[in-house]
Amino acid sequence: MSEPLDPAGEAAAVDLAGEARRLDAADALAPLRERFVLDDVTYLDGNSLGALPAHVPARVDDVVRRQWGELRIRSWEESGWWTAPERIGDRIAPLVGAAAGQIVVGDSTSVNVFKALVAAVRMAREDVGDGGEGGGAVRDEILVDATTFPTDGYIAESAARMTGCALRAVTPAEVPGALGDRTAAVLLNHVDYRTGRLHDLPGLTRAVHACGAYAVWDLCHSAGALPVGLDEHGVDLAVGCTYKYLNGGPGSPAYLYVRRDLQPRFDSPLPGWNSHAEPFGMRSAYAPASGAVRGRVGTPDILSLLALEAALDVWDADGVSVAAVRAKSLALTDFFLRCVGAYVPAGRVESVTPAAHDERGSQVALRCDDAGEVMKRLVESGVVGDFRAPDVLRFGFTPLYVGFADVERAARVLARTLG
Ligand SMILES: Cc1ncc(COP(=O)(O)O)c(C=O)c1O
Ligand SMILES: Nc1c(O)cccc1C(=O)C[C@H](N)C(=O)O
Repeated sequence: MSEPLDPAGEAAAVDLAGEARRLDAADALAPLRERFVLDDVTYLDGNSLGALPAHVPARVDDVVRRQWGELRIRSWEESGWWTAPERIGDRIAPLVGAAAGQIVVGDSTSVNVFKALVAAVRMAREDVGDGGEGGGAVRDEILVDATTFPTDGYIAESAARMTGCALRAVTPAEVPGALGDRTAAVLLNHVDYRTGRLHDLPGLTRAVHACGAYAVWDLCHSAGALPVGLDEHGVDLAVGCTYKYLNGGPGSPAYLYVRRDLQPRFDSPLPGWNSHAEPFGMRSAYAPASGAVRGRVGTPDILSLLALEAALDVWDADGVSVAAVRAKSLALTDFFLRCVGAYVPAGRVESVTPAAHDERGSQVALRCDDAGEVMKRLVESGVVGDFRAPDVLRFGFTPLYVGFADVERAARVLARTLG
């Protein structure tokens, strides 16, 4: 058993627990929690795998038993399977500030990073007449976020090798100084997976454009948690996963955004039959479809795709908006930082998540000695966050189902675990 808090800590706990109850009572999003399958575990890992929306199993059951079991091949048309990648892309679009017709769902984030980055380099090359023949600069460099989730870095390295570009890893803050007339494309994360830092998507996109390059954003840790504004800020290409704040389920397919005016120039490095202008024409020559469909590759993963489609229904509930979710997310992370400050012995943890709201995503990352062991004990005590090497305790706050009492409890259990 863990040790109780000291007397001062107990007094603070009473106050903060009361405040948490008041905040939960006033929270317009609180009723949404009922729409998810949750137990008495305090689940702060929705930034790795979102919780299961309660209505999804019945929908998946219908897809399997009726659409597949009874309609079989007819379902490609009658159950809307064939057009699901674009249809579900249009459901995600408002959540990331995109008009319809620019997002296609399918494949993993890693695969979509590859498609987007290679396509971006190809467009940058086309702009200067394929290597300077048009009189412009040679576009032969890719910038990648040096703090990125590793898969983006691996893919960028391979994309650079394949396109004959040099790859330079720089922090997002260093990007403006690193841009030049050789830069073809820049791959950035909207929110840093480890620290939870929110990067300046509008400003960095403007800087990338000012040097004639293309911006590719990874939205894994922002979509469904905060406003993104893809159209408003003129983002060129973006990718993201759907199993975190969009609650699509383990391995649910990712998405690719291609800004409408760039779609005719989007030259996919993975041109499969699903992105062909006439997929059932069975032609040997490839001709790309128009629109977001160009981002498709092969047969979509229908079971996962339709589980995701069902999960997105949560966003149709009364009063749910990205703005409301963002406001609650900031209130949750603020409250967590306060509770940690009040309960946890001074110096035992250090927040690496920015305090400023415009620099914070929907998670709090605490640096701590023996973080791996601490997180193991927290999970055993019913508080689920995750450990990210080498020394970070990561807590994700999904406003659709996390409440203020969860936050207070997590900080209290953390303090006891750290003793
Ligand atoms: C920022 C970021 N990009 C990419 C990925 C990996 O995506 P996928 O496994 O869908 O390729 C993750 C998490 O898994 C991530 O956090
Ligand atoms: N995609 C994951 C998986 O298949 C297994 C375990 C974790 C994940 C994750 O999503 C990790 C996550 N992107 C992170 O930010 O660390």
